Amino acid sequence: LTHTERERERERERERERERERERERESSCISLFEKWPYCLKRCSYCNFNKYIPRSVNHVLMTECLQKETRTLLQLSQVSKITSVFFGGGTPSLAQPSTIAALIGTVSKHAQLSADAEVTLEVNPTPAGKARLRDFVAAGINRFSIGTQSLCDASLRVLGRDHNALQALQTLSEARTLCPGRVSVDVMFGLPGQSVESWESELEEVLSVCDDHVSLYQLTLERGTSLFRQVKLGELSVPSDDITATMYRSARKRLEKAGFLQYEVSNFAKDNAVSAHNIGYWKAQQYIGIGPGAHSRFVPLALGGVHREARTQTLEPDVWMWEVWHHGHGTRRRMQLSHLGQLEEVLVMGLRMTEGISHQHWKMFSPEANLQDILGMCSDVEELQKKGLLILDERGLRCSWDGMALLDSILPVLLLSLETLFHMCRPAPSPATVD
Ligand SMILES: C[S@@+](CC[C@H](N)C(=O)[O-])C[C@H]1O[C@@H](n2cnc3c(N)ncnc32)[C@H](O)[C@@H]1O
Ligand code: SF4
Repeated sequence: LTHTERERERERERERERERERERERESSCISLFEKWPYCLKRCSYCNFNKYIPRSVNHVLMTECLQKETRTLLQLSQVSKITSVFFGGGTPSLAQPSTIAALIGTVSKHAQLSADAEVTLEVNPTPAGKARLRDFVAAGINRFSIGTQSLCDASLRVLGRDHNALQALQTLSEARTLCPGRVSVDVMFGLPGQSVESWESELEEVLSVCDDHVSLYQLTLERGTSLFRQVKLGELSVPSDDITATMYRSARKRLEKAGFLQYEVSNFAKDNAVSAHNIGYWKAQQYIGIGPGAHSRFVPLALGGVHREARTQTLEPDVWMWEVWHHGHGTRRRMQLSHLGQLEEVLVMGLRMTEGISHQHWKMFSPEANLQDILGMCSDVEELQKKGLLILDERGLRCSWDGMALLDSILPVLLLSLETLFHMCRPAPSPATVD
């Protein structure tokens, strides 16, 4: 091909990509919203989230800034309908119920928030947050996610939590009374000192008190946390990989037996009490993240944008508030997602769900190359299918029961195959930083 022909081909490709973006975003004029409260009472030993332990909190100023940034980003996205709102942290149950009410009011004023939209509050079962669950419901919360973590006091102490098992049980019971069928519990396994037997009996207790949703997280030792240091120094030890794999397998079986359907690597629901908000992430739908360090994926239509952007807000709350006050938002980083980047997200997030990625869903993001075109030729993918870990059939692509436990080792194979085919077929436009 001559230089001019190659240029023309590239321009045609760019136009096809723009059209694909427009089409997809037209189809999803809905968006979910994440509101971040960045403060905590104390630092848990395993946590590497962006959170701050302040001497005091200016609730009025923080509320005004969260409202202001919500208005700005909603206007920027020009989205008409909000499908779910999630108040996460940090510890959002330390926010005042009036803050939550004000934010829900702002959202309703600037977009359509239907009466049945899922509005979740993450709750730490600390005495400080407990008494106000009723007030949060009055503010507009209709789902609680309780950071129980463990029902063993010794484990809670190792994790540096500021609540005990009894307080967790009381919070859970109160939440279930207020929002029956809409309460989730977070529980961690693979903790220091935990055996398969102690985990199994703890899970039995969780099952006897929980509502219709359970999130199970295997402990990750995060660099920079005090738990990481304690384990490296040999002061504490965590169960081996084989033991944690057994814990995960046994928990999945036990939950299934109790009527919970696993719908994602870490998430289980009874009576279809799935988290609509999180499903939005796994289905690569658009979302807006408000507050210090929050992340977003949306098309800034008001700026004439046609491509989805990945945005991150400024991390430090005081700096973020200054920016919001002066500029209306604290967006620190904007990156236009490349087509390949977008497909990688669809693959990585979609395979977390037990239903996997349907052909129809994939087509929305990749009309020109289907899953078979992309993965069907790769011998490593074939090998995964032969081993019974991965399924690619008329429904789409998904992990088998065994494959779900090995997702972290399956994904690199799939990503490599996607990348190889993508580069073989087209010149990849490089992602552009927008500011
Ligand atoms: C966004 S965090 C919730 C934060 C909330 N402030 C709390 O402490 O409950 C959601 C869940 O992720 C899990 N999690 C956090 N850090 C983790 C880690 N290092 N390893 C495994 N799970 C973790 C916990 O179960 C936590 O409840
Ligand atoms: S309460 Fe949650 S966000 Fe805060 S330090 Fe503990 S785990 Fe991290």
